[in-house]
Amino acid sequence: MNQSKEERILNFVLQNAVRGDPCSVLEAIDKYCSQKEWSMNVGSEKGLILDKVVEEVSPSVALELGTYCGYSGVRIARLLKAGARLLTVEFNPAFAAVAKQVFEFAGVQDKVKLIEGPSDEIIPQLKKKYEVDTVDFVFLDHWKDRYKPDTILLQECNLLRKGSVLLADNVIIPGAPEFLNYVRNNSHFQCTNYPAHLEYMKASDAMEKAVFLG
Ligand SMILES: O=C(NC/C=C/[C@H]1OC[C@H](O)[C@@H]1O)c1cc([N+](=O)[O-])cc(O)c1O
Ligand SMILES: [Mg+2]
Repeated sequence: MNQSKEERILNFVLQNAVRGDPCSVLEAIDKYCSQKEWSMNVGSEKGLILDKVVEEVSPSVALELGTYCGYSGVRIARLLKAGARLLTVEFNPAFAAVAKQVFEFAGVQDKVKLIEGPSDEIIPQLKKKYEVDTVDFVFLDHWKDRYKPDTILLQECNLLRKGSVLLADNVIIPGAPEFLNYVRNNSHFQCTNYPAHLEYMKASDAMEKAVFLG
């Protein structure tokens, strides 16, 4: 049975990156996806924006919606302080299987809890099943039409605290208009837009930061 693109990405990492070196894993994925096969990793340009926000927030508990191959999960986990953790949610079992191996190869598996399932099922379980009080940082990179409902669900589940930071990928391409409308016209959020480009392409994209004001 021939390999999936995600398995080809994983194999390129295993053969070209250095075990235990998260930066080499990111470089290998970016090299493969810019030279061989495009894929929906956040990439290095938007990745630098992600890095800056994660460093600014210095989260104890970070949540990622949409793990895919684990590229942004490695990006986030490599910056976490001792004892901090990343919970990352992936609906597609095949993607989750690749991401698990990417996390292990990068050496960040002890900081990362990969949870398989739909975000609308997992979010209500975070407090009781995953021992979360509130989340300090959320990276939204899953189905774009889930950004708004999941932002509402996070509030309904009392998972946001004053100062919790949401960062959303792809608010131009593929776009998340309902989400942008919701957070930008909501007095409980303070929004900032970060223009960039679609990963590995020249097309314009952007990230949106939305700080929950409580
Ligand atoms: O659909 C995108 N992301 C949605 C991902 C969905 C993931 O979460 C659920 C599904 O199992 C998948 O793993 C996407 C699409 C493009 N794109 O250019 O088409 C660019 C991006 O950065 C993206 O995050
Ligand atoms: Mg994305």
